[in-house]
Amino acid sequence: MSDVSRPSTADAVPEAPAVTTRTAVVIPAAGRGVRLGPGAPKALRALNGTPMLIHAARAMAASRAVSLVVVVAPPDGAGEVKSLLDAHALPERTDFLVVPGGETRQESVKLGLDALPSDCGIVLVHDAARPLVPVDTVDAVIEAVREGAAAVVPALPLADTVKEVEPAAVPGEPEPVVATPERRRLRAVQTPQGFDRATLLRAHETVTDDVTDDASMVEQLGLPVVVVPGHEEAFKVTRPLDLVLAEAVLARRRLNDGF
Ligand SMILES: Nc1ccn([C@@H]2O[C@H](COP(=O)(O)OP(=O)(O)OP(=O)(O)O)[C@@H](O)[C@H]2O)c(=O)n1
Ligand SMILES: C[C@](O)(CO)[C@H](O)COP(=O)(O)O
Repeated sequence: MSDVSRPSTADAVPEAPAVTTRTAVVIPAAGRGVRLGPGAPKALRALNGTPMLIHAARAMAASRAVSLVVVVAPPDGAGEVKSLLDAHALPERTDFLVVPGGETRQESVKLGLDALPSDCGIVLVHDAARPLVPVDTVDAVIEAVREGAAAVVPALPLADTVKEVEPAAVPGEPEPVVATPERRRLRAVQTPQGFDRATLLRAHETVTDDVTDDASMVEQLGLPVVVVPGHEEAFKVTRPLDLVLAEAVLARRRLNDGF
């Protein structure tokens, strides 16, 4: 007897077109965390009992669009990072790789990019030091790249007035102010930063200056970079007070989630 509820070949629902471009995230996690003070490498330090880089990897894997996470581990810590990721499961849809990092953030990101399979057409770069970025921010960055932007950064307006100074030759000496940029035109930039893969690879192959983020390398190629709204909870854990804030955010989330 035939199963009448099964659609015939003629009226079968067409399959969704095969997705040929996967989205991968490179998580540079190889820094020491000097500004955080003595202790383990920053990405391995715990926030409410869970290593920071696990929070960051979960934040990326929370996006259904992300199918691969490449963690760039402290140079001598790749084995430990792999064990941590094995022990703290990511969703089944998300693969992960671990590679050892380099001397600078830029080198670490490049080592992560070198490990990407060729079918990843969209690449995000996300600091392990920004463990609490909400999934809506991750999705907004991916969406903007899918819609055609070559480089996308999440960012927030500034609360402080910013001065450009002539840096003191001797630390602690008063520094002359050179200029006060118009604050309403300034943004504090976060991660994940999202890229069309070919653009990001070209930037990393071409730009040799020291830079503090990946988007500025794309700017140096003369290509446009666009901003989408960032989020207060995507702050970077840099100094000891940031650990207190991060644990407070996690405590608030637990309360809101009702456990
Ligand atoms: N050689 C490096 C240096 C930094 N990072 C990563 O880049 C991100 C942003 O860097 P930052 O917050 O400055 O981390 P650290 O370099 O560890 O901090 P510090 O400058 O205080 O030592 C972090 O996730 C960090 O692990 C990296 O992968 N490889
Ligand atoms: C990439 C970044 O998080 C954007 O704000 C930031 O520039 C990293 O700076 P760091 O000094 O390497 O933490």
